[in-house]
Amino acid sequence: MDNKQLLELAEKARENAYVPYSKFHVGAALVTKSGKVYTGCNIECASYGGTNCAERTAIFKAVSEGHKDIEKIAIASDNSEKNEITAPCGICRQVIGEFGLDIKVILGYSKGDIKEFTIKDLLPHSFTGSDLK
Ligand SMILES: O=c1ccn([C@H]2C[C@H](O)[C@@H](CO)O2)c(=O)[nH]1
Ligand SMILES: [Zn+2]
Repeated sequence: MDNKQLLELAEKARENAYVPYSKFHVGAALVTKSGKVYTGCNIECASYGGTNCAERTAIFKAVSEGHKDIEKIAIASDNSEKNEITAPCGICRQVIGEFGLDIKVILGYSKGDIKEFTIKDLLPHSFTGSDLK
């Protein structure tokens, strides 16, 4: 699974976004080290704090099926067609980092520019489980 293919899956997942409040559609797609693919969209709630981002939807689907060996995650939004990146929010950065600081984060547009970061790049000096030991 290359970065362009993973972004295409994120762009497709975005179509399922449930966004009556923000109207901002986001999709995410991840692949595990063993090649399993999970997608997610953002799901909003009238009690706004109940909203779940696309990235966390995909991660929670993967982990809840026993696949936490995430290799990379791609993110697409309504801004993708404008060739603009949508970077994960702080909560999602922390959740991505929970499963490995070397996880790659793929941002951009499948028909445009594609950028690759590690979650360590996006969340430097992070608080981790080892701080609790
Ligand atoms: O990386 C992001 C940024 C925002 N959102 C969602 C949350 C909310 O539904 C909407 C506006 O913030 O976009 C995501 O899903 N992922
Ligand atoms: Zn988020």
